[in-house]
Amino acid sequence: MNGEVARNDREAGDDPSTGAPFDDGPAADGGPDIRRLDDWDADVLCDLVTDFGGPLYVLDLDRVRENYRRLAAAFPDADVYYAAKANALPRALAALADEGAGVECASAGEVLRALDAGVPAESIQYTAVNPPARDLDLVVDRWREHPELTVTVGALDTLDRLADRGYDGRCCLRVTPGVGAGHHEKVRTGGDATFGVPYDRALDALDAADGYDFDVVGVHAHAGSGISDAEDLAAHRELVGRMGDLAREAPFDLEFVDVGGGFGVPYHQDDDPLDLDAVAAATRDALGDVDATLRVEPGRYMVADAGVLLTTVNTVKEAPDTVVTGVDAGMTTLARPAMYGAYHAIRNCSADGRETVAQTVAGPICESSDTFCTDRPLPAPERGDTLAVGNAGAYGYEMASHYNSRPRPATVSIAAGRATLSRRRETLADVTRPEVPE
Ligand SMILES: Cc1ncc(COP(=O)(O)O)c(C=O)c1O
Ligand SMILES: N[C@@H](CCCC[NH3+])C(=O)O
Repeated sequence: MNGEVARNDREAGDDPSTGAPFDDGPAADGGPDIRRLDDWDADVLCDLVTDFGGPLYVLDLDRVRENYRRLAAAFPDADVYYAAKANALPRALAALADEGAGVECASAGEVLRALDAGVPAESIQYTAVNPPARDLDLVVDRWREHPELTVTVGALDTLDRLADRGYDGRCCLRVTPGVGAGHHEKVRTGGDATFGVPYDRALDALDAADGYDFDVVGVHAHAGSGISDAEDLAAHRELVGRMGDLAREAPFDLEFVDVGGGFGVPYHQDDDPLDLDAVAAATRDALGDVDATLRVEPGRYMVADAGVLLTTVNTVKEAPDTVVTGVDAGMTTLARPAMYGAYHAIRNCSADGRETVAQTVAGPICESSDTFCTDRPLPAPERGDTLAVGNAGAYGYEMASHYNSRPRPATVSIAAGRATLSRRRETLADVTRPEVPE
């Protein structure tokens, strides 16, 4: 069960024959507010699939840098921590660290990856949500080497479990702010008791943390992911206001007040980008006069529009009310449409001037939710066409799975006009490797 390597796959280190869709390097001022799917060079995207095989994730590291620069300029006195869960590709973590970002990690695995990518320990914050024992063991182990690490704790149990392991390092308290925001109910964490200590018990929890001899350095809350409309922004403001109040009432000085991430990006081609300056001004205003550094931890904003997913049409089928366009990527490659009904722009990079037909783009997974769109007008498909799926840089590869015994795709990263294989395509041997033979 091994050796299933796509015909054109290259090995790490091979030089691609194609150039990159963008080759100017990152704009010093952060460049345009949004990169749309139409801005990518269709011919180069087709060439990338020819060179590296498909499905293929492409991540433009120069654009990641631009997104950081724009965001950091909007929040000049804040610390910006990148939420690695959006895309933990080592080259992305290294590029962001090089720009000056810290990294917010959701697991011990992400902490290790951040350290391996050269992120300084003092710029790493581990947010422990019901942390498995193995995670705490690993993080405490690394903390002994790197005492500058910070652990964010969302339950008194976690304090206890850290203390049991001899941890007395930097600690931040996660609070459930009681307000949620985001693009889907499944990603609105702020109102959900799972993710922190209830707001009205936060002062007691700060005392408790202090009693353990931890170095309590901050408070943290996160409303949810995909803040984009007025309602979300109102929730964000409310959260920030509550966190400001908490910091002012805290029984001791805090180094920082972390108000989470969640800044949205437009997924529809004609949606407006977030007015980052307005969000930053509202954040400052709601926080008020607090003698602690503001911290934000965006994931999606940094990487979403820096990435596309490329997939190849393998089946074109006339159905009674639609055309089914079968492709080689599916919900195991990009889960967001199946999981949240999320909209992603799709472009046929091979079709020049073809008529438009309503079509359902569907993957190879045996689930009726395995569609990227339904009845969407797109150029008439032909077998072998390359389709690009936009905004795939955030929560794309990270949420990919092996369901239906599907190996995960390769990732090509782009920097300064050069496309490089950053993660090889998995083979079936990678899928079956952990299995124990009879
Ligand atoms: C604690 C925490 N911080 C940061 C983020 C990043 O969110 P986003 O990628 O929407 O900016 C998340 C995800 O929702 C999160 O749970
Ligand atoms: N996975 C979600 C974002 C959730 C972030 C984690 N709290 C998405 O794709 O939109």
